[in-house]
Amino acid sequence: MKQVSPVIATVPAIDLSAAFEGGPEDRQRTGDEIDRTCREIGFFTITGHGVDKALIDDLRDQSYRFFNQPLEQKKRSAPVHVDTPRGYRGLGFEALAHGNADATPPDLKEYYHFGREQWPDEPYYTSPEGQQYFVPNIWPDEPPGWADSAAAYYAAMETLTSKLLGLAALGLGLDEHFFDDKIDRHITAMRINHYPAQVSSPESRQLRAGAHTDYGLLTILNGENTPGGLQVQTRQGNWVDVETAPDSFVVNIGDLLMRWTNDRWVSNTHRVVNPPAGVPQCSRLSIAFFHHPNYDTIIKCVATAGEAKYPPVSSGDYRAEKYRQTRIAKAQG
Ligand SMILES: O=C(O)CCC(=O)C(=O)O
Ligand SMILES: [Fe+2]
Repeated sequence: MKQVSPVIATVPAIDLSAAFEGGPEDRQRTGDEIDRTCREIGFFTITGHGVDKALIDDLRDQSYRFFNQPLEQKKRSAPVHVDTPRGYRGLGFEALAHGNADATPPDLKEYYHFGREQWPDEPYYTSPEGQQYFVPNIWPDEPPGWADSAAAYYAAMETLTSKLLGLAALGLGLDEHFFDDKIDRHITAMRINHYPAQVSSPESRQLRAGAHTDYGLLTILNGENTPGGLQVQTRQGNWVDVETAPDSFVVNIGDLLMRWTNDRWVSNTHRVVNPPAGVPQCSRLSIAFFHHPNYDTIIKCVATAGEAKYPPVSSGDYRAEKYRQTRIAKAQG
C-alpha cells in the first residue's frame, strides 16, 4: 500500500545575520524573503537577531516569579480603572476573539501589561490625548528587579523592530526609511502572558487565547514549547503549530501593516490552544512586544495599484477600539 507522508507545515525561519551585518544587497535579499513570507502566512521565526539570551532568560525568570505568587498579591498591581491598559489582569478579563467578531468565553490566561518607562516633557506625550497612550506602569515590589529587566528587554525590542521595519520597507519596494518618522514616538505596549496549568476542563470554545489577529505593525513574541501553545491558520484554513523556542522570536504582521499594504501582507489569525487532556498539565509563559506606530500616524494604503481596501485610520484610534472590543470585564473587581 502506498504510504502517504504527512505534510509538515510550519512557519518559515529567517536568518537576519546577513542583513544586520552585511550591506545593501544583503538587506534587500532579506527584505524580499520577508515579503514572500508575509504574503503567504504573515508569521516567521527569526535567528541571528542579535538579542542577548541573558536578557530573555532574566525577564522570563522574573515573570514566572511574579505569576507564581498568590492571586491577592498579584492583584495589588491591577489598575484602579478598568480601561487603564497597564498592570495585572486576571483570568476572565479578556477574550481576544471578540476583536475578530467571535463571542467566545474569556481567554484562560492572566497577563501583565506595560509600556515605556519614561517620555519627554512634550505635548505629544503629556497632552490629554498623549496621556491615553503614555501611561505610568504599575510595577509590583516583588520581584524587585522586574521593572529593570523589562525596560532592558523593551529597549532591545525597539532596536530590533526598527531594523526589521527597514527590511520590511525594502521588501515592499519602499524607501528603507519609510517607517522611520511614523514610529519615532511609537505607542508600543508589552504583555507578559501566563497561561496557568488547567485543573478543570475549559468551557466549550474556550481557549488559552481565542483566534485573533494582532493590531499593530509587527509583534515580536517569545514563548516556550509546552503543550497548549501557539497555532496559526494557513491560507487553506488548517491550523499549524508554531515553534516558540525561548531563545528565538516569532514575528508576525499586525492589522495596521496589512491595511498599510492593502492586504499584500497578511495579518494572520492565530490562537493559543489548551493542553490536550491526559498530558501532565503545565503553565506557559509568553512575552509579546506589540509594535505600534505613533498614535497620530494615519495608516493610508501605500499600494501603487488597485483601489484602497480600507479607509485611512489613525494608529491610536485603531488600537483603542480593539482594546474596547476585547475587554470582557466591565468593571474592576
Ligand atoms: O502566547 C502566545 O504564544 C501568543 C499570544 C498572542 O497571540 C497575543 O497575546 O496576542
Ligand atoms: Fe496575538
